Amino acid sequence: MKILSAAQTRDLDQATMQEQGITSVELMERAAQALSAWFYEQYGYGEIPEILLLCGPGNNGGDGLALARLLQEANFRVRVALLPADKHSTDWQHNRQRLPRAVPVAVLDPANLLPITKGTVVVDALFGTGLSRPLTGAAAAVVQWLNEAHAPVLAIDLPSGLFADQPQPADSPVVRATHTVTFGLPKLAMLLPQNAAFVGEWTVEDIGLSTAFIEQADTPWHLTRLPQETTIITNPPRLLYDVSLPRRDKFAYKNTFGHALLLAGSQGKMGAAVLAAGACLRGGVGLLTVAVPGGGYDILQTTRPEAMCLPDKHADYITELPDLAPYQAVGIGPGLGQDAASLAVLRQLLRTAKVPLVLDADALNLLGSHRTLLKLLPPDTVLTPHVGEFARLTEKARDDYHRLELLRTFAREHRCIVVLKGAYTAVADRDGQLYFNTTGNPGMASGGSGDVLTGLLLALRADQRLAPLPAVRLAVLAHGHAADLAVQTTGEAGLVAGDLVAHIGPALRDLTA
Ligand SMILES: NC(=O)C1=CN([C@@H]2O[C@H](COP(=O)(O)OP(=O)(O)OC[C@H]3O[C@@H](n4cnc5c(N)ncnc54)[C@H](OP(=O)(O)O)[C@@H]3O)[C@@H](O)[C@H]2O)[C@@H](O)CC1
Ligand SMILES: [K+]
Repeated sequence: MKILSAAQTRDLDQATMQEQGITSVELMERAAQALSAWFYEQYGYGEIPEILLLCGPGNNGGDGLALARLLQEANFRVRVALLPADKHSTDWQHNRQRLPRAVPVAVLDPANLLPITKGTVVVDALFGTGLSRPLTGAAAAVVQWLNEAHAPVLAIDLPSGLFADQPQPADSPVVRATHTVTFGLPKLAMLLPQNAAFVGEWTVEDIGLSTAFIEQADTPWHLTRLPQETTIITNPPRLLYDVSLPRRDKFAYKNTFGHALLLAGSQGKMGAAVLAAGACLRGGVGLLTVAVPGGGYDILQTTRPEAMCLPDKHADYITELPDLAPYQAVGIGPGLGQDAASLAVLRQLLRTAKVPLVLDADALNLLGSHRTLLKLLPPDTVLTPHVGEFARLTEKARDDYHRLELLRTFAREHRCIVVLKGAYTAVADRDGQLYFNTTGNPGMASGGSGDVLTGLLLALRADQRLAPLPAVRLAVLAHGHAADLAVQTTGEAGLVAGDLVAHIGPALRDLTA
Protein backbone atom coordinates (compact mmCIF):
# COMPACT_ATOMS: atom_id res chain seq x y z
CA MET A 1 0.00 0.00 0.00
CA LYS A 2 1.22 3.49 -0.82
CA ILE A 3 1.37 6.60 1.34
CA LEU A 4 0.77 9.84 -0.56
CA SER A 5 1.71 13.45 0.17
CA ALA A 6 -0.88 16.11 1.04
CA ALA A 7 -0.68 17.46 -2.53
CA GLN A 8 -1.16 14.00 -4.02
CA THR A 9 -4.12 13.44 -1.68
CA ARG A 10 -5.83 16.52 -3.14
CA ASP A 11 -5.17 15.24 -6.66
CA LEU A 12 -6.53 11.86 -5.61
CA ASP A 13 -9.82 13.47 -4.56
CA GLN A 14 -10.05 15.22 -7.95
CA ALA A 15 -9.19 12.05 -9.86
CA THR A 16 -11.81 10.10 -7.91
CA MET A 17 -14.51 12.63 -8.78
CA GLN A 18 -13.61 12.61 -12.46
CA GLU A 19 -13.30 8.86 -12.68
CA GLN A 20 -16.56 8.15 -10.89
CA GLY A 21 -18.53 11.15 -12.12
CA ILE A 22 -19.34 12.40 -8.63
CA THR A 23 -19.19 15.84 -7.06
CA SER A 24 -16.93 16.85 -4.18
CA VAL A 25 -20.04 17.14 -1.99
CA GLU A 26 -20.85 13.51 -2.73
CA LEU A 27 -17.31 12.50 -1.81
CA MET A 28 -17.63 14.50 1.39
CA GLU A 29 -20.87 12.64 2.13
CA ARG A 30 -19.02 9.32 1.81
CA ALA A 31 -16.45 10.58 4.29
CA ALA A 32 -19.19 11.68 6.70
CA GLN A 33 -20.95 8.32 6.39
CA ALA A 34 -17.74 6.48 7.22
CA LEU A 35 -17.32 8.72 10.27
CA SER A 36 -20.88 8.21 11.48
CA ALA A 37 -20.42 4.45 11.10
CA TRP A 38 -17.40 4.80 13.37
CA PHE A 39 -19.57 6.53 15.98
CA TYR A 40 -22.16 3.78 15.73
CA GLU A 41 -19.55 1.17 16.34
CA GLN A 42 -18.12 3.04 19.31
CA TYR A 43 -21.28 4.24 20.97
CA GLY A 44 -24.28 2.81 19.12
CA TYR A 45 -25.10 0.19 21.71
CA GLY A 46 -24.01 1.85 24.93
CA GLU A 47 -24.49 5.16 26.66
CA ILE A 48 -24.69 7.85 24.02
CA PRO A 49 -22.52 10.85 24.86
CA GLU A 50 -23.00 14.44 23.80
CA ILE A 51 -20.91 15.21 20.75
CA LEU A 52 -19.34 18.62 20.20
CA LEU A 53 -18.13 19.17 16.65
CA LEU A 54 -15.48 21.87 16.20
CA CYS A 55 -15.55 22.92 12.56
CA GLY A 56 -12.93 24.92 10.65
CA PRO A 57 -13.48 26.92 7.43
CA GLY A 58 -12.46 24.34 4.80
CA ASN A 59 -13.55 20.90 3.71
CA ASN A 60 -12.37 19.35 6.95
CA GLY A 61 -14.95 21.57 8.66
CA GLY A 62 -17.38 20.56 5.89
CA ASP A 63 -16.87 16.92 6.87
CA GLY A 64 -17.69 17.92 10.44
CA LEU A 65 -20.92 19.67 9.41
CA ALA A 66 -22.04 16.71 7.30
CA LEU A 67 -21.23 14.37 10.19
CA ALA A 68 -23.22 16.55 12.60
CA ARG A 69 -26.28 16.13 10.35
CA LEU A 70 -25.90 12.36 10.09
CA LEU A 71 -25.37 11.97 13.84
CA GLN A 72 -28.38 14.17 14.61
CA GLU A 73 -30.51 12.05 12.27
CA ALA A 74 -29.27 8.99 14.18
CA ASN A 75 -30.46 10.55 17.46
CA PHE A 76 -27.06 11.42 18.89
CA ARG A 77 -27.02 14.67 20.88
CA VAL A 78 -24.86 17.03 18.82
CA ARG A 79 -23.65 20.62 19.04
CA VAL A 80 -21.56 22.50 16.51
CA ALA A 81 -18.99 25.19 17.28
CA LEU A 82 -17.51 27.07 14.33
CA LEU A 83 -14.06 28.59 14.15
CA PRO A 84 -14.50 32.29 13.23
CA ALA A 85 -13.41 32.80 9.57
CA ASP A 86 -13.89 35.30 6.73
CA LYS A 87 -14.37 32.69 4.01
CA HIS A 88 -15.57 29.12 3.79
CA SER A 89 -15.20 26.43 1.14
CA THR A 90 -18.13 25.78 -1.20
CA ASP A 91 -18.77 22.33 0.23
CA TRP A 92 -18.62 23.75 3.73
CA GLN A 93 -21.38 26.22 2.78
CA HIS A 94 -23.44 23.42 1.25
CA ASN A 95 -23.28 21.34 4.41
CA ARG A 96 -23.86 24.37 6.63
CA GLN A 97 -27.14 24.91 4.80
CA ARG A 98 -28.12 21.26 5.10
CA LEU A 99 -27.55 21.21 8.86
CA PRO A 100 -30.96 20.74 10.58
CA ARG A 101 -32.15 23.69 12.65
CA ALA A 102 -32.42 21.41 15.67
CA VAL A 103 -28.60 21.30 15.91
CA PRO A 104 -27.32 24.14 18.11
CA VAL A 105 -24.59 26.11 16.32
CA ALA A 106 -22.30 28.67 17.95
CA VAL A 107 -19.28 30.61 16.74
CA LEU A 108 -16.29 30.11 19.03
CA ASP A 109 -15.03 33.22 20.78
CA PRO A 110 -11.31 32.56 21.31
CA ALA A 111 -11.27 35.20 24.08
CA ASN A 112 -14.08 33.49 25.98
CA LEU A 113 -13.96 29.73 25.58
CA LEU A 114 -16.32 27.98 27.98
CA PRO A 115 -15.33 24.73 29.71
CA ILE A 116 -16.21 21.51 27.88
CA THR A 117 -18.76 19.51 29.89
CA LYS A 118 -17.44 16.23 31.31
CA GLY A 119 -18.48 13.25 29.23
CA THR A 120 -18.61 15.21 25.96
CA VAL A 121 -16.90 13.61 22.97
CA VAL A 122 -15.25 16.25 20.78
CA VAL A 123 -14.85 15.94 17.02
CA ASP A 124 -11.87 17.85 15.67
CA ALA A 125 -12.94 19.05 12.22
CA LEU A 126 -10.86 22.22 12.29
CA PHE A 127 -8.13 21.49 9.71
CA GLY A 128 -7.08 18.47 7.67
CA THR A 129 -4.84 18.07 4.67
CA GLY A 130 -5.40 21.71 3.67
CA LEU A 131 -3.34 23.07 6.57
CA SER A 132 -1.08 25.59 4.86
CA ARG A 133 0.90 27.00 7.80
CA PRO A 134 1.35 26.39 11.53
CA LEU A 135 -1.59 27.43 13.69
CA THR A 136 -1.55 30.85 15.34
CA GLY A 137 -4.11 33.29 16.76
CA ALA A 138 -7.71 32.12 17.17
CA ALA A 139 -7.08 28.60 15.82
CA ALA A 140 -4.12 28.13 18.17
CA ALA A 141 -6.18 29.34 21.14
CA VAL A 142 -8.97 26.87 20.34
CA VAL A 143 -6.53 23.96 20.02
CA GLN A 144 -4.88 24.83 23.32
CA TRP A 145 -8.27 25.09 25.04
CA LEU A 146 -9.30 21.71 23.61
CA ASN A 147 -6.08 20.02 24.71
CA GLU A 148 -6.41 21.41 28.23
CA ALA A 149 -9.94 19.95 28.52
CA HIS A 150 -8.57 16.37 28.28
CA ALA A 151 -11.80 15.26 26.58
CA PRO A 152 -11.96 12.25 24.27
CA VAL A 153 -11.29 13.63 20.79
CA LEU A 154 -11.96 12.09 17.40
CA ALA A 155 -9.87 13.86 14.75
CA ILE A 156 -11.22 13.86 11.21
CA ASP A 157 -8.52 12.95 8.68
CA LEU A 158 -5.66 14.48 10.73
CA PRO A 159 -5.37 16.09 14.16
CA SER A 160 -5.60 19.82 13.46
CA GLY A 161 -2.25 21.57 13.32
CA LEU A 162 -0.44 18.46 12.10
CA PHE A 163 0.87 18.46 8.54
CA ALA A 164 0.26 15.24 6.63
CA ASP A 165 3.82 14.88 5.37
CA GLN A 166 6.20 17.34 7.03
CA PRO A 167 7.17 18.50 10.52
CA GLN A 168 5.53 21.44 12.25
CA PRO A 169 7.51 23.84 14.47
CA ALA A 170 7.98 22.44 17.99
CA ASP A 171 5.96 25.24 19.62
CA SER A 172 2.97 25.29 17.24
CA PRO A 173 -0.14 23.72 18.76
CA VAL A 174 -1.61 20.45 17.51
CA VAL A 175 -4.79 18.72 18.69
CA ARG A 176 -4.08 15.70 20.91
CA ALA A 177 -6.63 13.25 19.56
CA THR A 178 -7.69 10.01 21.19
CA HIS A 179 -8.46 8.56 17.79
CA THR A 180 -7.94 9.70 14.20
CA VAL A 181 -10.08 8.46 11.35
CA THR A 182 -8.42 9.14 8.03
CA PHE A 183 -9.66 8.52 4.50
CA GLY A 184 -8.36 6.10 1.88
CA LEU A 185 -4.69 5.88 2.85
CA PRO A 186 -2.77 6.58 6.05
CA LYS A 187 -0.71 9.76 6.15
CA LEU A 188 3.06 9.72 6.69
CA ALA A 189 2.67 11.79 9.89
CA MET A 190 0.73 8.95 11.53
CA LEU A 191 3.65 6.54 11.38
CA LEU A 192 6.18 8.68 13.22
CA PRO A 193 6.85 8.39 16.97
CA GLN A 194 7.02 12.19 17.37
CA ASN A 195 3.35 12.45 16.36
CA ALA A 196 1.97 9.53 18.37
CA ALA A 197 0.64 11.77 21.15
CA PHE A 198 -1.36 13.84 18.62
CA VAL A 199 -2.72 11.06 16.41
CA GLY A 200 -3.71 8.58 19.13
CA GLU A 201 -5.13 5.34 17.73
CA TRP A 202 -5.82 5.62 14.03
CA THR A 203 -7.95 3.87 11.46
CA VAL A 204 -8.29 4.24 7.72
CA GLU A 205 -11.78 4.37 6.21
CA ASP A 206 -12.31 3.28 2.63
CA ILE A 207 -14.31 5.95 0.79
CA GLY A 208 -13.83 4.48 -2.67
CA LEU A 209 -10.93 6.70 -3.79
CA SER A 210 -9.50 6.03 -7.25
CA THR A 211 -7.30 2.92 -7.18
CA ALA A 212 -6.08 3.75 -10.71
CA PHE A 213 -4.72 7.08 -9.44
CA ILE A 214 -3.07 5.44 -6.44
CA GLU A 215 -1.45 2.78 -8.61
CA GLN A 216 0.23 5.31 -10.89
CA ALA A 217 1.18 7.78 -8.12
CA ASP A 218 4.91 8.16 -7.58
CA THR A 219 5.94 8.06 -3.92
CA PRO A 220 8.88 6.71 -1.92
CA TRP A 221 6.59 5.74 0.99
CA HIS A 222 4.86 2.37 1.27
CA LEU A 223 3.26 0.08 3.84
CA THR A 224 3.75 -3.67 4.22
CA ARG A 225 0.57 -5.28 5.50
CA LEU A 226 -0.81 -8.70 6.26
CA PRO A 227 -2.79 -10.26 3.40
CA GLN A 228 -6.03 -8.35 2.79
CA GLU A 229 -9.24 -9.69 1.33
CA THR A 230 -9.89 -8.29 -2.13
CA THR A 231 -12.92 -6.09 -2.62
CA ILE A 232 -14.17 -8.62 -5.19
CA ILE A 233 -16.23 -11.11 -3.17
CA THR A 234 -15.23 -14.70 -3.79
CA ASN A 235 -15.85 -17.93 -1.94
CA PRO A 236 -13.42 -18.81 -0.41
CA PRO A 237 -12.27 -15.20 0.08
CA ARG A 238 -9.30 -14.31 -2.12
CA LEU A 239 -6.33 -12.68 -0.41
CA LEU A 240 -4.01 -10.00 -1.76
CA TYR A 241 -0.44 -10.23 -0.48
CA ASP A 242 1.99 -7.29 -0.21
CA VAL A 243 4.72 -9.91 0.28
CA SER A 244 4.43 -13.66 0.72
CA LEU A 245 6.35 -16.86 1.18
CA PRO A 246 6.09 -19.16 -1.83
CA ARG A 247 4.48 -22.53 -1.14
CA ARG A 248 7.01 -25.39 -0.94
CA ASP A 249 7.29 -27.63 -3.93
CA LYS A 250 6.44 -31.25 -3.11
CA PHE A 251 9.88 -32.30 -4.34
CA ALA A 252 11.69 -29.47 -2.58
CA TYR A 253 15.26 -30.15 -1.55
CA LYS A 254 16.98 -28.49 1.38
CA ASN A 255 19.37 -26.68 -1.00
CA THR A 256 16.43 -24.55 -2.17
CA PHE A 257 16.17 -23.13 1.33
CA GLY A 258 19.89 -22.56 1.63
CA HIS A 259 22.64 -23.24 4.09
CA ALA A 260 23.09 -20.28 6.42
CA LEU A 261 26.03 -19.35 8.62
CA LEU A 262 25.40 -17.37 11.80
CA LEU A 263 28.28 -15.79 13.73
CA ALA A 264 26.94 -14.95 17.17
CA GLY A 265 27.48 -15.07 20.89
CA SER A 266 30.19 -14.20 23.39
CA GLN A 267 30.63 -14.95 27.04
CA GLY A 268 27.41 -14.05 28.87
CA LYS A 269 25.57 -13.41 25.60
CA MET A 270 25.04 -16.90 24.26
CA GLY A 271 21.30 -16.38 24.59
CA ALA A 272 21.41 -14.02 21.61
CA ALA A 273 23.01 -16.76 19.50
CA VAL A 274 20.45 -19.34 20.64
CA LEU A 275 17.51 -17.03 19.87
CA ALA A 276 18.82 -16.04 16.45
CA ALA A 277 19.56 -19.67 15.62
CA GLY A 278 16.07 -20.71 16.70
CA ALA A 279 14.49 -18.00 14.55
CA CYS A 280 16.59 -18.99 11.56
CA LEU A 281 15.52 -22.62 11.91
CA ARG A 282 11.85 -21.70 12.36
CA GLY A 283 12.23 -19.36 9.38
CA GLY A 284 12.63 -22.42 7.22
CA VAL A 285 16.36 -22.48 6.46
CA GLY A 286 17.60 -25.69 4.80
CA LEU A 287 20.70 -26.02 6.98
CA LEU A 288 22.14 -23.83 9.69
CA THR A 289 25.69 -23.67 11.01
CA VAL A 290 26.38 -21.44 13.99
CA ALA A 291 29.89 -20.19 14.71
CA VAL A 292 30.23 -19.51 18.44
CA PRO A 293 33.01 -18.93 20.96
CA GLY A 294 34.46 -22.23 22.25
CA GLY A 295 32.67 -21.78 25.56
CA GLY A 296 29.30 -21.60 23.79
CA TYR A 297 29.57 -24.99 22.06
CA ASP A 298 27.65 -27.06 24.63
CA ILE A 299 24.97 -24.40 25.00
CA LEU A 300 24.27 -24.22 21.29
CA GLN A 301 24.39 -27.96 20.71
CA THR A 302 22.06 -28.61 23.62
CA THR A 303 19.49 -25.91 22.93
CA ARG A 304 19.47 -26.21 19.13
CA PRO A 305 20.27 -29.77 18.07
CA GLU A 306 18.95 -28.97 14.57
CA ALA A 307 21.91 -26.63 13.96
CA MET A 308 25.53 -27.56 13.34
CA CYS A 309 28.08 -25.77 15.48
CA LEU A 310 31.58 -24.43 14.81
CA PRO A 311 33.33 -23.60 18.11
CA ASP A 312 36.01 -20.90 17.94
CA LYS A 313 39.39 -21.61 19.45
CA HIS A 314 38.80 -18.73 21.87
CA ALA A 315 36.45 -19.56 24.73
CA ASP A 316 34.82 -16.15 25.14
CA TYR A 317 34.42 -14.56 21.73
CA ILE A 318 34.81 -15.23 18.02
CA THR A 319 38.28 -14.68 16.58
CA GLU A 320 38.23 -16.54 13.25
CA LEU A 321 36.07 -16.40 10.17
CA PRO A 322 35.09 -19.90 8.99
CA ASP A 323 35.53 -20.87 5.31
CA LEU A 324 32.51 -19.30 3.61
CA ALA A 325 32.32 -21.70 0.66
CA PRO A 326 29.39 -23.86 1.88
CA TYR A 327 26.98 -21.02 2.68
CA GLN A 328 24.26 -19.14 0.79
CA ALA A 329 23.86 -16.39 3.42
CA VAL A 330 25.77 -15.16 6.47
CA GLY A 331 24.47 -13.36 9.55
CA ILE A 332 26.69 -11.69 12.13
CA GLY A 333 26.16 -9.68 15.27
CA PRO A 334 23.80 -11.04 17.94
CA GLY A 335 25.70 -11.12 21.22
CA LEU A 336 28.99 -10.91 19.31
CA GLY A 337 30.80 -8.42 21.57
CA GLN A 338 33.12 -5.75 20.23
CA ASP A 339 36.55 -7.26 20.76
CA ALA A 340 39.31 -6.31 18.29
CA ALA A 341 39.47 -9.93 17.10
CA SER A 342 35.74 -9.87 16.28
CA LEU A 343 36.28 -6.60 14.41
CA ALA A 344 38.91 -8.35 12.29
CA VAL A 345 36.43 -11.17 11.59
CA LEU A 346 33.81 -8.64 10.47
CA ARG A 347 36.32 -6.85 8.22
CA GLN A 348 37.37 -10.10 6.60
CA LEU A 349 33.75 -11.14 6.15
CA LEU A 350 32.90 -7.86 4.37
CA ARG A 351 35.97 -8.22 2.14
CA THR A 352 35.41 -11.80 1.11
CA ALA A 353 31.67 -12.57 1.23
CA LYS A 354 30.01 -13.29 -2.11
CA VAL A 355 26.61 -14.17 -0.58
CA PRO A 356 23.88 -12.10 1.14
CA LEU A 357 24.84 -10.70 4.54
CA VAL A 358 22.75 -9.70 7.55
CA LEU A 359 24.46 -7.39 10.05
CA ASP A 360 23.00 -6.67 13.48
CA ALA A 361 23.76 -5.53 17.02
CA ASP A 362 27.50 -5.55 17.77
CA ALA A 363 28.34 -5.87 14.07
CA LEU A 364 26.57 -2.50 13.64
CA ASN A 365 28.31 -1.02 16.65
CA LEU A 366 31.65 -2.07 15.17
CA LEU A 367 30.67 -0.50 11.84
CA GLY A 368 29.62 2.67 13.67
CA SER A 369 32.98 3.00 15.37
CA HIS A 370 34.93 2.05 12.21
CA ARG A 371 32.95 3.76 9.47
CA THR A 372 35.56 3.14 6.81
CA LEU A 373 34.19 -0.42 6.82
CA LEU A 374 30.97 0.91 5.29
CA LYS A 375 32.77 1.11 1.94
CA LEU A 376 33.20 -2.66 2.04
CA LEU A 377 29.49 -3.49 2.37
CA PRO A 378 28.53 -5.86 -0.46
CA PRO A 379 25.38 -4.72 -2.36
CA ASP A 380 22.05 -5.68 -0.76
CA THR A 381 23.62 -6.30 2.65
CA VAL A 382 20.88 -6.08 5.30
CA LEU A 383 21.52 -3.84 8.31
CA THR A 384 19.08 -3.89 11.23
CA PRO A 385 19.79 -0.90 13.49
CA HIS A 386 17.50 0.56 16.10
CA VAL A 387 17.41 4.36 16.29
CA GLY A 388 20.52 4.62 18.51
CA GLU A 389 22.58 2.27 16.34
CA PHE A 390 21.49 4.10 13.20
CA ALA A 391 22.62 7.44 14.67
CA ARG A 392 26.06 5.88 15.23
CA LEU A 393 26.20 4.85 11.57
CA THR A 394 25.23 8.30 10.26
CA GLU A 395 24.40 11.34 12.35
CA LYS A 396 21.89 12.31 15.00
CA ALA A 397 18.58 13.18 13.34
CA ARG A 398 16.82 16.49 14.05
CA ASP A 399 13.45 14.77 14.07
CA ASP A 400 11.69 11.69 12.69
CA TYR A 401 11.28 13.19 9.19
CA HIS A 402 14.97 14.00 9.02
CA ARG A 403 15.76 10.45 10.19
CA LEU A 404 13.72 9.03 7.30
CA GLU A 405 15.72 11.13 4.86
CA LEU A 406 19.00 10.01 6.44
CA LEU A 407 17.77 6.44 6.17
CA ARG A 408 16.92 6.68 2.48
CA THR A 409 20.21 8.45 1.72
CA PHE A 410 22.23 5.88 3.63
CA ALA A 411 20.57 2.92 1.88
CA ARG A 412 21.12 4.51 -1.54
CA GLU A 413 24.68 5.52 -0.84
CA HIS A 414 25.75 2.10 0.46
CA ARG A 415 23.43 0.14 -1.87
CA CYS A 416 22.12 -1.81 1.09
CA ILE A 417 18.79 -2.60 2.75
CA VAL A 418 18.36 -0.93 6.12
CA VAL A 419 15.76 -2.11 8.62
CA LEU A 420 15.23 0.69 11.13
CA LYS A 421 13.53 -1.02 14.05
CA GLY A 422 10.67 0.67 15.89
CA ALA A 423 6.88 0.84 16.19
CA TYR A 424 6.52 0.98 12.41
CA THR A 425 9.81 -0.63 11.43
CA ALA A 426 11.02 1.09 8.26
CA VAL A 427 12.76 -0.88 5.50
CA ALA A 428 14.77 1.34 3.14
CA ASP A 429 16.20 -0.10 -0.06
CA ARG A 430 18.96 0.96 -2.44
CA ASP A 431 16.45 2.61 -4.81
CA GLY A 432 15.35 5.06 -2.13
CA GLN A 433 12.00 3.37 -1.51
CA LEU A 434 10.83 2.98 2.07
CA TYR A 435 8.36 0.44 3.47
CA PHE A 436 6.73 0.82 6.88
CA ASN A 437 5.80 -2.41 8.60
CA THR A 438 2.35 -2.65 10.17
CA THR A 439 2.60 -5.70 12.44
CA GLY A 440 3.99 -6.00 15.97
CA ASN A 441 3.21 -4.63 19.40
CA PRO A 442 4.90 -2.96 22.39
CA GLY A 443 5.53 -6.37 23.99
CA MET A 444 8.45 -6.66 21.56
CA ALA A 445 10.33 -3.91 23.37
CA SER A 446 12.37 -6.39 25.38
CA GLY A 447 15.76 -8.10 25.10
CA GLY A 448 16.24 -10.61 22.31
CA SER A 449 13.53 -9.39 19.88
CA GLY A 450 16.22 -8.07 17.56
CA ASP A 451 18.18 -11.33 17.67
CA VAL A 452 15.04 -13.15 16.56
CA LEU A 453 14.63 -10.76 13.63
CA THR A 454 18.24 -11.35 12.58
CA GLY A 455 17.74 -15.12 12.54
CA LEU A 456 14.55 -14.82 10.53
CA LEU A 457 16.15 -12.42 8.05
CA LEU A 458 19.03 -14.81 7.65
CA ALA A 459 16.69 -17.70 6.86
CA LEU A 460 14.78 -15.72 4.25
CA ARG A 461 17.94 -14.30 2.66
CA ALA A 462 19.24 -17.88 2.36
CA ASP A 463 15.97 -18.95 0.68
CA GLN A 464 16.91 -19.20 -3.00
CA ARG A 465 13.37 -18.41 -4.14
CA LEU A 466 13.19 -14.88 -2.70
CA ALA A 467 14.67 -11.62 -4.03
CA PRO A 468 16.44 -9.40 -1.47
CA LEU A 469 13.81 -6.74 -0.79
CA PRO A 470 10.75 -9.06 -0.63
CA ALA A 471 12.71 -11.38 1.68
CA VAL A 472 13.46 -8.51 4.06
CA ARG A 473 9.93 -7.10 4.01
CA LEU A 474 8.54 -10.58 4.60
CA ALA A 475 10.87 -11.25 7.53
CA VAL A 476 9.93 -7.96 9.19
CA LEU A 477 6.21 -8.57 8.62
CA ALA A 478 6.41 -12.15 9.92
CA HIS A 479 8.44 -11.10 12.97
CA GLY A 480 5.75 -8.60 14.00
CA HIS A 481 2.97 -11.03 13.16
CA ALA A 482 4.62 -13.72 15.31
CA ALA A 483 4.58 -11.23 18.18
CA ASP A 484 0.92 -10.40 17.54
CA LEU A 485 0.05 -14.10 17.63
CA ALA A 486 2.15 -14.72 20.76
CA VAL A 487 0.76 -11.77 22.69
CA GLN A 488 -2.71 -13.27 22.59
CA THR A 489 -1.60 -15.76 25.24
CA THR A 490 1.36 -14.02 26.91
CA GLY A 491 0.06 -10.45 27.10
CA GLU A 492 2.42 -7.60 26.24
CA ALA A 493 4.35 -7.55 29.51
CA GLY A 494 4.83 -11.31 29.49
CA LEU A 495 6.06 -11.53 25.92
CA VAL A 496 9.68 -12.73 25.69
CA ALA A 497 11.83 -13.25 22.62
CA GLY A 498 11.53 -17.03 22.86
CA ASP A 499 7.76 -16.65 22.33
CA LEU A 500 8.50 -14.92 19.03
CA VAL A 501 10.60 -17.88 17.90
CA ALA A 502 7.80 -20.25 18.86
CA HIS A 503 5.30 -18.30 16.74
CA ILE A 504 7.37 -17.82 13.58
CA GLY A 505 5.97 -21.05 12.14
CA PRO A 506 2.31 -20.00 12.39
CA ALA A 507 3.20 -16.46 11.28
CA LEU A 508 4.88 -17.72 8.11
CA ARG A 509 2.02 -20.11 7.48
CA ASP A 510 -0.36 -17.09 7.43
CA LEU A 511 1.96 -15.44 4.92
CA THR A 512 2.30 -18.37 2.55
CA ALA A 513 0.53 -17.68 -0.73
N1 LIG B 1 -11.49 17.24 -1.38
C1 LIG B 1 -12.48 16.38 -1.14
O1 LIG B 1 -13.31 16.15 -1.96
C2 LIG B 1 -12.56 15.71 0.16
C3 LIG B 1 -11.91 16.26 1.26
N2 LIG B 1 -12.11 15.77 2.45
C4 LIG B 1 -11.79 16.56 3.62
O2 LIG B 1 -11.27 17.81 3.24
C5 LIG B 1 -10.08 18.09 3.96
C6 LIG B 1 -9.22 18.99 3.18
O3 LIG B 1 -9.99 20.11 2.96
P1 LIG B 1 -9.35 21.48 2.51
O4 LIG B 1 -8.44 21.25 1.39
O5 LIG B 1 -10.47 22.41 2.31
O6 LIG B 1 -8.47 21.87 3.76
P2 LIG B 1 -8.76 22.07 5.32
O7 LIG B 1 -7.84 21.16 6.03
O8 LIG B 1 -10.19 21.99 5.64
O9 LIG B 1 -8.23 23.55 5.60
C7 LIG B 1 -8.32 24.55 4.61
C8 LIG B 1 -8.82 25.86 5.18
O10 LIG B 1 -8.07 26.18 6.33
C9 LIG B 1 -7.35 27.40 6.12
N3 LIG B 1 -6.07 27.28 6.77
C10 LIG B 1 -5.04 26.47 6.45
N4 LIG B 1 -4.07 26.58 7.36
C11 LIG B 1 -4.47 27.49 8.26
C12 LIG B 1 -3.90 28.04 9.44
N5 LIG B 1 -2.70 27.66 9.87
N6 LIG B 1 -4.60 28.94 10.13
C13 LIG B 1 -5.80 29.32 9.73
N7 LIG B 1 -6.40 28.87 8.60
C14 LIG B 1 -5.76 27.95 7.90
C15 LIG B 1 -7.30 27.56 4.65
O11 LIG B 1 -7.17 28.91 4.36
P3 LIG B 1 -5.97 29.47 3.45
O12 LIG B 1 -4.79 28.52 3.56
O13 LIG B 1 -6.52 29.51 2.09
O14 LIG B 1 -5.67 30.79 4.04
C16 LIG B 1 -8.64 26.99 4.25
O15 LIG B 1 -9.66 27.91 4.49
C17 LIG B 1 -9.50 16.74 4.22
O16 LIG B 1 -8.60 16.75 5.29
C18 LIG B 1 -10.75 15.94 4.50
O17 LIG B 1 -11.13 16.12 5.84
C19 LIG B 1 -13.04 14.67 2.64
O18 LIG B 1 -14.29 15.22 2.75
C20 LIG B 1 -13.03 13.73 1.45
C21 LIG B 1 -13.38 14.49 0.25
K1 LIG C 1 -9.01 17.54 11.85
